[in-house]
Amino acid sequence: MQRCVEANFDGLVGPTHHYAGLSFGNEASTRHRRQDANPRLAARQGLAKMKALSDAGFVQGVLPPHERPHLPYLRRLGFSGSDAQILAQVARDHRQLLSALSSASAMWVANAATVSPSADSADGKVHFTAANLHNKFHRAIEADTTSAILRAVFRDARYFCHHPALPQSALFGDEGAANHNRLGRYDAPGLQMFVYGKRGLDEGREPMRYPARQTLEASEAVARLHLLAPERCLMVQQNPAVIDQGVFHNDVIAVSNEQVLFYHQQAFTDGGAVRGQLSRGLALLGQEFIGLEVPERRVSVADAVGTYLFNSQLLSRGDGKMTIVVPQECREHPGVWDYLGEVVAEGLAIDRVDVVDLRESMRNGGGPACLRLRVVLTPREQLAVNPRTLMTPALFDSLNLWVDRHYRDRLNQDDLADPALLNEVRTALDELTQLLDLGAIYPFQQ
Ligand SMILES: N=C(N)NCCC[C@H](NC(=O)CCC(=O)O)C(=O)O
Repeated sequence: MQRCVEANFDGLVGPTHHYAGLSFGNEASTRHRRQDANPRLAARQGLAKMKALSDAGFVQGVLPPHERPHLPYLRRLGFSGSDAQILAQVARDHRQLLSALSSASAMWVANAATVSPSADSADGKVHFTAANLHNKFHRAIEADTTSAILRAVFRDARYFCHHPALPQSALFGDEGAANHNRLGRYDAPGLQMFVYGKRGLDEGREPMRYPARQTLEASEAVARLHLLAPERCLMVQQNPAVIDQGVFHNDVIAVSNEQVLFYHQQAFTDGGAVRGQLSRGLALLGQEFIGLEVPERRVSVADAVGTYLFNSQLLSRGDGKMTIVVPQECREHPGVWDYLGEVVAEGLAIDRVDVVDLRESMRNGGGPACLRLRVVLTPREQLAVNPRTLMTPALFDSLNLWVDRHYRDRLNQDDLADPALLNEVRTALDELTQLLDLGAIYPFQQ
C-alpha cells in the first residue's frame, strides 16, 4: 500500500569540489582552505549514502551539480576574451573570485530551497522557494539553476508550485531548508518551525563574531508564499551565541522528523518556549511532541560542531521507529558515541544508528543533512516526480561509472584555471542531463 513519505533528494557533488575557505563562520571551511580535495571520492561518498538509504527502503532522489566555473557570471563581471583567456586572467589576478565561481557548494541542497508539504498549504500543493543564499557570494549564484533543476524534477503544476528566490538583499537573507523544520505526521497538517539568526528591520539580539545568514523577514516571506496557516507556523530565533561558535545553520544544532525534535540545549534563544509551543501546537492537531534535548554537559556545542551530531538524518522506518544517520566523525568521538548509544538504548523514538563516511564534504562543513533536501509527498505526488531522478540500483551504477569517467581524483585552487577542466565539466553535465532526463537546465546548454 502506498503511503505519504518523506523523500530525500541528495545533491550530487560536482566535478570542481575543492577547499577554498569561502564560508566565514563555517569553521570547517576556513580550516581546510587550500588543501587538496578529491572530487571523485566526494561524489562516490555521496552516492554511497544515497544507495544505502535507497536499499534500506527510503525514497531517495538525486539532484545534479551546477555548471562551474561559471563563465557567464565572469563575463557579467566584465571579463572578456575566450573562455581560456578569462580563466587565466581571473586565476592570476582574482584567485578567490575564481574559487567562488567554481565552488561545488550547490551539493548542499539543504540550502537549495524551503519546501512545504501539500498538507500544510492552503492550495493543497507542495511549495518550493529557492533560497537566495545572500550571505555568501559563491552561494548566492546558485538560485537560478536551483530553480531550473527543481522545476525539472517536480514538473507537474497540478501538484508542485515553485517560487523564485527572495530579493537578493541582506534584509531577506534566506538559507532554505537548513533553517526550517516541519513537525508532525506526513499525512496530516503539521507545524512549520522557521529558525532565524537575526531580525533585519528591528533591533534585536544577534551574533557578534560570525554572520547570521537567515533573517526573520525572509522566513516570514517564505511562510506567506507557501500559503501556510499563521497559527501553525513558529518563528524561532537561533541562539546567537552558538552562531558565534560555528553553528552557521540551524541544521548544525537540531534535526526533526515527524513529531520528533532532536536538539541541543543551547540551540535556541529560549529552548523552553520552543518546546512548549511545539507541544501545544501538536496537541491541537491531536499529536504528541517528542522533544529530545541534548544537555551541554553531555555534548558541548564545540563537540556538536566538531562531530556534526545534529547534522544527521532522522528517518522513519515502516515499523514506527526511526534510524539516525550520522557522519563517522560521531563514531570517532567517544563522548558523542556513548551518548548516541544511550539515546538508542532508551529507544524513545530512535532505536538505530547508521554511520556514513562523508569526509570530503564534511571538510567543507557539509554533513549528511546538508546534502539532502526533504520533500514530504503523497502517493500521487510521488508518481508525479521525474522518475529518472529516483535512486535505483541501475541509476547508482550509471552514476558511479559517470563519475569515474569524468571526475578528477585531486583538485585544488591552482587547477581551476585549466580550460580542460571546464570542458570536462560541460561534457559531464551534458551527459548527466540526459541520464536524469532534465532537459537543458544549464546556461551552457541554452
Ligand atoms: N548546514 C548546511 N545545511 N549546509 C552546509 C553548507 C556548507 C557550505 N560550505 C561552503 O560553501 C564551503 C566552500 C569552501 O570553502 O570551499 C556553506 O558554508 O554554505
